[in-house]
Amino acid sequence: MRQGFPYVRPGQVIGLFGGSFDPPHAGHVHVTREALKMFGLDRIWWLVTPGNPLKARGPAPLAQRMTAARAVMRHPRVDVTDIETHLGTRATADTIAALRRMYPRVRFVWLMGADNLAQLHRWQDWRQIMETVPVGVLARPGDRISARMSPAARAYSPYRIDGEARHLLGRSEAPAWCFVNVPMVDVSSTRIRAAGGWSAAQERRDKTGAQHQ
Ligand SMILES: Nc1ncnc2c1ncn2[C@@H]1O[C@H](COP(=O)(O)OP(=O)(O)OP(=O)(O)O)[C@@H](O)[C@H]1O
Ligand SMILES: O=C(O)c1ccc[n+]([C@@H]2O[C@H](COP(=O)([O-])O)[C@@H](O)[C@H]2O)c1
Repeated sequence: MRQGFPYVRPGQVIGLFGGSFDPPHAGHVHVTREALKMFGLDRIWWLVTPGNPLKARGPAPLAQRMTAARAVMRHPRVDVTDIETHLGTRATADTIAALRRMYPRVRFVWLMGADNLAQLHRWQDWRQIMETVPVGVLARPGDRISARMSPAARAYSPYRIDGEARHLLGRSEAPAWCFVNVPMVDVSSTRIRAAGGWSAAQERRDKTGAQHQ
């Protein structure tokens, strides 16, 4: 396997959880654990992005975000990666296409919070994403209604999997998407940055480190 790419067995179902993680926080960890339980996934890869194509403000350096992400996300079935840097991709549609070429016998599922479903119609080739991989959406405070009413949700409403069948998502053929109302953790990177940013996040991790083990 190429350096920077996790080992994966043929037939496995991998959830892809892309993010800026600027900084990573308890909300990211929480939805990752919920997604592992809910969607019939074998593993989750965090994709720490070189930069969200829609965000004008550049994030903290990738190495800093990778180190912090590895510190908060400790789980035997989760890999924290900078795959997009190795692939040379930024747009999610390009990343997914490249991974499917690299791993033809692996199933990928795109994971995101409700705020990103609300914005999905602004992403490059967003319909291609919906047409190629199942998509798991996790509730986020304040974004449940806008996500459900969003252009992407409406366009793909016939392909929505009922919450009770969520464990089938990983083995479903696209288009297929599922919104799950997980218990919500009201944290965001924006708020952490506003409250002192990275040093404050590190301090909080030092204090609560035990709960993430
Ligand atoms: N508290 C949360 N609950 C559910 N999903 C979340 C939460 N925080 C982040 N996410 C999801 O995690 C992924 C990565 O998010 P990101 O790294 O942008 O964090 P963020 O807190 O949204 O950051 P920012 O405030 O800078 O936009 C996105 O799909 C986002 O929807
Ligand atoms: O492909 C796009 O056009 C696109 C637009 C906005 C966001 N994304 C991806 O969505 C993921 C979440 O981004 P963020 O900044 O909300 O953490 C991350 O993997 C981004 O690369 C992708």
